[in-house]
Amino acid sequence: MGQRVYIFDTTLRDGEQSPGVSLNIGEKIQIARQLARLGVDIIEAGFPISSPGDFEAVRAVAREVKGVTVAGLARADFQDIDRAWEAVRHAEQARIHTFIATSDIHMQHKLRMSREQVLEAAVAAVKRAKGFTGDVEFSAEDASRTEPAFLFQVIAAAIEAGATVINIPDTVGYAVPGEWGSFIETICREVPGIDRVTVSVHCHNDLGLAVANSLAAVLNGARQVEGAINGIGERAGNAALEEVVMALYTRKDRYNNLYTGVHTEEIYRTSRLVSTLTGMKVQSNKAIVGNNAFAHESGIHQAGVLKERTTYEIMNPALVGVSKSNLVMGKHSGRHAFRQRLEDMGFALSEEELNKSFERFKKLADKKSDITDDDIEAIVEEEMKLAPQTYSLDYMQISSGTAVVPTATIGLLKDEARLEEAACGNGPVDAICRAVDKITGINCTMISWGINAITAGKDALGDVTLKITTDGQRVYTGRGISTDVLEASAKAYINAVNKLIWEAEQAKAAEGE
Ligand SMILES: CC(=O)SCCNC(=O)CCNC(=O)[C@H](O)C(C)(C)COP(=O)(O)OP(=O)(O)OC[C@H]1O[C@@H](n2cnc3c(N)ncnc32)[C@H](O)[C@@H]1OP(=O)(O)O
Ligand SMILES: CC(C)C(=O)C(=O)O
Ligand SMILES: [Mg+2]
Repeated sequence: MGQRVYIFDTTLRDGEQSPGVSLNIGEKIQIARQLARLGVDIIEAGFPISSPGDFEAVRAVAREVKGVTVAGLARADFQDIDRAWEAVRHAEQARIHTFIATSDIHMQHKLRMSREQVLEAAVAAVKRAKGFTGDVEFSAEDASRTEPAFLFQVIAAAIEAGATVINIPDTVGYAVPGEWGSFIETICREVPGIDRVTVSVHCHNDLGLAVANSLAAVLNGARQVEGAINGIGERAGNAALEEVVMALYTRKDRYNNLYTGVHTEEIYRTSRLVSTLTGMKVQSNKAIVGNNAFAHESGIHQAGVLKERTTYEIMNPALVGVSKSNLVMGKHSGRHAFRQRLEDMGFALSEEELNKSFERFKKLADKKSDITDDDIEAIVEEEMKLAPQTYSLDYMQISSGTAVVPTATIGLLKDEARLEEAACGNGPVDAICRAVDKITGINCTMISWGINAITAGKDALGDVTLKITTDGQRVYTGRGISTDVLEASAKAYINAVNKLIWEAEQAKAAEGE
């Protein structure tokens, strides 16, 4: 069995530093509860000195969220540290996380402090925090750009002053994996007292390397990884914790059987919650939690996954809380996936029907990027001739505008006879439906109406899908396609009515048998 890597979640602190994100107390508690369910070891709930609201939020998380260490951030400043302690003191396990920058750039330009002053401030801060709690984390901000000898000196002094966790941040995401790994290895080997503390890393993603750097660090002795759900955080963000956790899990062979306490099945739910409450969308191709992370659109991949999931999936989606792989029907899909989707939808097609439907599906997919089950249903129904077209649209004339009552005159064909009616309505679509109802003698209620553009541009093909009912129980879906939205609506309505008539006839025939 390998060793444990502790997961320090800073979604509520560094994650909240993402431009445009501000979480209120209730939202922080909601996320913190889910993080505890996820099984992270430490929740950095905020930066208590930063505002009264954040102080209250950290305090509320510390009081209410159990089974996890709650940390508050503080500069190397007594007021900050005292405030952080006030906020976290009621936690089951409270940590003060204090930091100061150690790189020449930061010391000279930002802090305007000498090395001696920084060293002194770091030691004083750790001692102050240690007076409140045994669990003190010290971070040397901008460690990756710090002169190593000075960094080692500050770390050793912080340990001597009582720090229990030493965090080495790549604050500006400057490090690259090989270099970062050996930097951490040197720290773990050379700094006096380092074997008495937990070594942590906190990597930023400015070069897209935050996760790779975090993993390089754990291979070289780090035993705490800091990061945020969905990789949110300052600028390009922090290491995405779900990626770190799943990399350690999936490639334990490469990571010396290191393990975390995370309940991976809670990952997806946590990601959704964070995305919803922060308003930061997760990109579709994001590893582990993106919409496409377990989706397959190309036929060769779909056929492979249908035969054996592991052909194209290195993780079982259920492991991260995604119910199952998603075979997306589109231009690149093949017959295997098409057949499977039809079976899932309850259709049993002959080989010939399947081939014909597949051809039509491919033609539609060339025009439409997002093929829905409604599209597939429409194709199959037409191919299988499930519902004969009792009525079809012959012509329509609509009068509509801001100052006239919408009126529709409709001509339908039934057994070569032309049937005509006119009706007024609340809008032109309503007028069309009423005119059709007059002809068919069936009064339908429209439950929903929606339109998708199949093609782009002003002359886009509109694809109307609507649902009707007569008894509030049985619902019939109709589809119609036209460059004219009203014509597409009329066709869709007539299509749904034809299905209703067909089903009634079938029922009657069954009764007579
Ligand atoms: C790498 C990181 O993510 S660090 C965390 C960054 N997060 C944040 O800054 C979010 C919360 N911050 C805030 O709300 C505010 O910046 C506050 C309340 C902390 C401070 O606000 P202000 O007092 O108005 O100071 P301001 O933010 O303008 O400047 C920061 C000051 O802290 C000093 N400082 C920065 N880091 C440290 C540190 N670790 N220890 C001591 N002093 C520090 C700066 O030198 C500067 O001091 P100066 O006023 O003497 O120039
Ligand atoms: C406060 C520290 C750990 C930080 O966020 C950073 O250096 O990026
Ligand atoms: Mg940071």
